[in-house]
Amino acid sequence: MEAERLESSLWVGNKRYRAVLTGWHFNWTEVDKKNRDKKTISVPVAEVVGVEEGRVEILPQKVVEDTDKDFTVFYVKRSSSGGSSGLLWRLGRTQFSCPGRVLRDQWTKHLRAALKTHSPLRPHKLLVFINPFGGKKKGRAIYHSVVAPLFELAGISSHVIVTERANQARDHLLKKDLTGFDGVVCVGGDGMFSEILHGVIGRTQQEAGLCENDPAVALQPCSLHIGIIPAGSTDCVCYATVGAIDPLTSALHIVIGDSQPLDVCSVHDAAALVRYSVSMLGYGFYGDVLAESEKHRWMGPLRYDYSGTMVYLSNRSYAGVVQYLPADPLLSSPRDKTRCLSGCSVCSRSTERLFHSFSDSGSLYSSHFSEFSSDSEGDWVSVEGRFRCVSLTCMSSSCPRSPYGLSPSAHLADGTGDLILVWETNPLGFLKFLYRHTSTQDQFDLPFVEVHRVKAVRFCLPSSKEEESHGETGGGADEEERGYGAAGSRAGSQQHLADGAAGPEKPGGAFLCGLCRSAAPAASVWNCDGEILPVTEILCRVHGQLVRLYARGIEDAAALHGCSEDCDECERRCIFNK
Ligand SMILES: Nc1ncnc2c1ncn2[C@@H]1O[C@H](COP(=O)(O)OP(=O)(O)OP(=O)(O)O)[C@@H](O)[C@H]1O
Ligand SMILES: CCCCCCCCCCCCC/C=C/[C@@H](O)[C@H](CO)NC(=O)CCCCC
Ligand SMILES: [Ca+2]
Repeated sequence: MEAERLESSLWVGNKRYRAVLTGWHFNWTEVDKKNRDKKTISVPVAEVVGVEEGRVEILPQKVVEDTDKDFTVFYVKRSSSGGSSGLLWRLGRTQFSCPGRVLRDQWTKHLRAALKTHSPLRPHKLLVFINPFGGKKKGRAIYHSVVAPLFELAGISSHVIVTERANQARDHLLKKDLTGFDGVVCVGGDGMFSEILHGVIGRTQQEAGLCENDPAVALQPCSLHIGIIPAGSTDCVCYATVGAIDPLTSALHIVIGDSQPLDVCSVHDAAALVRYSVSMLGYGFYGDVLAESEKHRWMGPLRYDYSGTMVYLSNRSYAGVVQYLPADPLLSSPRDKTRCLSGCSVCSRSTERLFHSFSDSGSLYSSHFSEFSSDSEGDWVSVEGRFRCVSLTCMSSSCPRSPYGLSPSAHLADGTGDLILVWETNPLGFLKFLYRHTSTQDQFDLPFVEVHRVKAVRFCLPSSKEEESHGETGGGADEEERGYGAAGSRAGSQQHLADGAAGPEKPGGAFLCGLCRSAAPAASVWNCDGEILPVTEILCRVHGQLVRLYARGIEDAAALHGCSEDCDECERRCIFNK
């Protein structure tokens, strides 16, 4: 490491600086009597994007002035995005001048060597999939104007495929030769990410000879990293893992080889794997919103607002039996008011726990999930009743619409998910629940809401006999507490907001809605990361840290500074380059 140390005078413009490369950091301090408190700009070597000979600019266009004495350093520079989200990353650039070519070459050589040593996960070769139709259809333009120049600067070679059909990226990952690729980048939204997720997990299990259909099998963690360049109409996974929806920020995380493990939930029916989910698995309200929104795709992203309103007004609740396997309550809780931020200690401790059997048995995970054996049946908790929604999320699922997300204290990589049960309640109560997602108010602090940190969940419909009796008495929590009067104003699966009365019952347990004149079904559908599942009765298991993203979780601006933003002491040492 000492071999990388280099120290000399350098000029930036007409000012002289003392520059030091220590291995981990590259610092430069102005040599000037006026700079009494020795303000230093310090860039971690891991955040240096590239080093070029001459005076170079790459964004918005590449401009090179080839000189003998100059070199240009590109690095990550942070700027606040405000609010609860993380920091935006920008491309910092400083042009240094040396007295001669020998020193200039020494600096470029040392900096490049330091980069190799201190950023072992930087990608060299990437497979890029662009969905040209995602979001505002700007995927191609975003890639070529923002991402490709950065990849070139960082010496990354990329193989770019602009997709021509849905599932092309997934099929490519499942079948084609992937030799030499360090990671896969998707340019698109959550749907495109889900394709890549399925391709990468499926390919890894194929190569490991593991059966994805068996929920008890410990899946092989994936070595290919996934990068997300947000270019969709919903970019929830990007927002929740980076803290911003910003192509440049995401591209910089990819280039410097950041690595964020992510929990993945496998969803099975009685026979096989149905899908994987990282964000939201939602039955009832969220399932209905998605199903309704599919009919209004032409509205674009606005279709969720429209469908959300329609589904809210239809005021439906659904009968179900939910069983869950609680996670260890001593490790963390969905109500502990913490947030999973970059360098999260709960996730770090989970890494040791999840991979502990490595040293004992030589395999990464224990080969079987013992909790699915009949001996562990007693560990499962079972609840039954009518729900406005049942949701399972492996992470916070924060997004611009809900900056703290479905479960603000959920963790990206702790091997658990949060199960949110919203019991049937009055319309105002449910509105309060929804509204709290948009602010810092606790959406779980309501009598008709429960949240549990879990390792696995099962959902089934009640047998028709059970449903009949529960239709009259309700299950789970106390009726009055949850917002319905003891007199039983609740009436079946759908009650119209305007008149408070259910429509005439239809055969098969459905009701006719007075407002929209459509039949409300007895069962809802599952929304799995924005896709409707073809089955209702499911078993879900959380696989801790199954994939890795080129991300680092949400950075906490306050923690980076170590104190308030105007603090001089902090500014001197800080890695927050203004
Ligand atoms: N060339 C293509 N033609 C049609 N569909 C595609 C193509 N490439 C990818 N897809 C599919 O388009 C879906 C939506 O893409 P994506 O998530 O990128 O955009 P989005 O605008 O956020 O999506 P959504 O419409 O779900 O909000 C994905 O499920 C993906 O499988
Ligand atoms: C009165 C104010 C009401 C405001 C209500 C706000 C509630 C928002 C909660 C945020 C939930 C985000 C969950 C993430 C879901 C994604 O995996 C998925 C794929 O992109 N998106 C949808 O299913 C799209 C459908 C999302 C349905 C909301
Ligand atoms: Ca988790």
